[in-house]
This record gives sequence, structure tokens and C-alpha cells, in this order.
Amino acid sequence: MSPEAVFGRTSGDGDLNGSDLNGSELNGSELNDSEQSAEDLTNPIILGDAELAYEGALRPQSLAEFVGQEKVRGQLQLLLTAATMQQRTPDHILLAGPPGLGKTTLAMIVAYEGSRPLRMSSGPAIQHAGDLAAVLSSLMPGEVLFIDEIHRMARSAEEMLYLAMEDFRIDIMVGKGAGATSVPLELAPFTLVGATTRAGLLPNPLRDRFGFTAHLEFYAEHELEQVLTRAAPLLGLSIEKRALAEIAGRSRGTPRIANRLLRRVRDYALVHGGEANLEAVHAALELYDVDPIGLDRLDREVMKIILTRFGGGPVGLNTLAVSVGEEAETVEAVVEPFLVRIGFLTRTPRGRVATPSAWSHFGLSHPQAGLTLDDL
Ligand SMILES: Nc1ncnc2c1ncn2[C@@H]1O[C@H](COP(=O)(O)OP(=O)(O)OP(=O)(O)O)[C@@H](O)[C@H]1O
Repeated sequence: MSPEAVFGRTSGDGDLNGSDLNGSELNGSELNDSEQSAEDLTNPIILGDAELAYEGALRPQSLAEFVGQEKVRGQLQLLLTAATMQQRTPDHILLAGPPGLGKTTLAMIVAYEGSRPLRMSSGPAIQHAGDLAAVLSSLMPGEVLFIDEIHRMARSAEEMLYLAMEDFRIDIMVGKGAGATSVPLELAPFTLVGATTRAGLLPNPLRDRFGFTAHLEFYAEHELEQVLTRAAPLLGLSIEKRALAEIAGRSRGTPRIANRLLRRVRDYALVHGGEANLEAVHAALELYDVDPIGLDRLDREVMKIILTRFGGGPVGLNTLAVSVGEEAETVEAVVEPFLVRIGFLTRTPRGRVATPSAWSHFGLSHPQAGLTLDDL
């Protein structure tokens, strides 16, 4: 398979999810997305395809093109170059960090840089050891196996993975009850790239079998500006530099959000027949409830609940999640990391606590009694 084939597949908004990742092999027939020119991408007649092609084209295809994450890039580069020099498969790699920071993109780059085929799957798609055995036993020598949301894989599959990662071998149980026997099956050497938003949930034996763990950090604004500067022409969009800076500042340190907001600004300029300038950014992002520091509706809801209903905290994760009507996992993995990063929230053993900056951002002095959500 050519390296390009690895990058031919996109799904929906560019987000991969469990339902479409059941051990799917990427092959040449799925290549057409990324082969379109930037001009094709803006052709209104093939708009659906163009959006998919845009998503595909957006993903950097080499470590050199990948913006930010300097440390991780250097570490990965070393690991991959050494493996190439010794003509062996690179060690297993764990990518940890909040959604949208580039874990899937990096997994693709690991395959691309070594001209290796890539197989994509996800934790929720591996609910039995048999699901994993089917994927592992069909891997080609040197193949990169990407498992997104690896912390959501079934426990029985996890145990099978230990042996597979260490010895490139699995034991298959044949028969049932007293007559059951285990038959060893040799696997082709492969590189596992696992991605997780919740590294803490991975059992130690699994974590220890990765040769390298990368912790992805939120991006600085100037890095997101670089992401957007590269993305705008791919979208056929001519946009002011200060408009890009404004979008970068409201993207919660996350490339996926930056790209998404850019599309909404593109829509706004298109529909209103105007330029994609600073005014269009302000109008579009106000429409989509993105505030000047990038907080979205759910971020604000979480902060408001902590400040008003719980007097600034401490409040437990589950109580907080129920109060905002979201899954605890979403609050913990999607909302909190950014609020912690901008210094609005601290996690203590007794629960989540709002910081003085959060009180002042929402125009409150601590503590205030008798507030309602409407006061904020
Ligand atoms: N460093 C980067 N430079 C340029 N674009 C990036 C970078 N990181 C991510 N992107 C873009 O952001 C989008 C999201 O990236 P990606 O799907 O790799 O994130 P993720 O961490 O795997 O998210 P999730 O955990 O939700 O699957 C993609 O369109 C990708 O092209």
C-alpha cells in the first residue's frame, strides 16, 4: 500500500468514532478524497465530497508538517528513525490527551513516515477477545494498528493484547469446559498506537507495554494560527490575518475546534456575501455561543453551576455531571482539562473548586449568596 493510501480516509467531521472503526483497513479505493485539488474542494456541485476532502487534506502527513507539540514530535521522530535504521517495527506508542489535539493524525503519521499500512479500530468496537483476535491475526508484517479510545476496550481483549504486544503471539481458546485447550497463534510484528483521553483508566500492565507515551498538550494561540493559516486556502477561503488570530484565541487550544470555527466563519461570509474579516468572526462566533476566551455553552454551564449552585465548590464530578445533564466522562475528558488549563478550575480530593479568576471572569466576588443562573 502506498503511504498516500493511509491518508485517503476521512469520516464525517473528520472525527473517527467507534461505529465506523471496526478494524477497517485503509486501501487505495478510499484514496480519492485527498487527491482533489484545493480548487475542487470549493466546487459547490460536489460540496459533500469537498467537505470530506477538506478534512482529509487538513491532516498533516508528516511530523515536519505537524504544528506544535515540539517535545512529542522530537521524541516520536527519534523512535521512528531508530526503528527505520534497524529495519524493525517501531515500539508501541500511547497517545494521551484531550480530544481534537491530533492523536489520530499522529497515528497516521507514524504509518506514513515508515510507509507502513494502517489499520484503524477503537475500544468500543472491541467488546470481546474474539474481536481483537480477528484484527490481530489479519495484520500484515509491520502494520500499524491504531486503537482509538483504547481505555474502552473489553477487559478480556486487554489481557489478550498484553501477550500480543510483548511476544507477537496470542492464545486462542478452542472448545469449552474441561476439554478446552489453548492454541498459540503467531502474529506478524506490528506497532500498536493507542489513543486515550483518559490515560488514568488504563491498567498498569497495559500502560507498561507501550515503549513510549506521549502526553499531548493544548496548543498556544500562535500555533493554532499556523494551523488555520494552512487550513484557510484548503477551504478556498481568503481571510484577514487578524481574523485568524481571533479564531485561534477562541479555539480552546484545540486544532479541531479551530478548523471547525473557521468553517463557520466561512459559512457566515458566504451567506452574508461579505468578506471573511474580523467582523464576520465576531458575528459568526457570537451566533455559535463561543465567548471571547473560547468558552462554549457547556463550559459556561459547568462554571455557572459550580459558582452559583455550589458556592464555588468543592463539588464532586458525578454531582456536577448530573447538574449539567452530561456524562461524567464528557465533563472530565472534554470540559475540565481546558478549564483547568486556563486556571478557572482546580481538582481537589474533595471535588472541583472554582478559582478567583473564574469568579472575576463571571463578574462575581466570592462568596455570593442568592444568585441564580440568570444573574450570570
Ligand atoms: N498539530 C496539528 N497541526 C495541524 N492540524 C492538526 C494538528 N492536530 C490536529 N489537527 C487537525 O485537527 C483535527 C483533529 O485532529 P485528530 O482527529 O487527530 O484529533 P484527536 O486527538 O485524534 O481527537 P479525538 O481524540 O477526538 O479522536 C484534524 O482535522 C487534524 O487535521
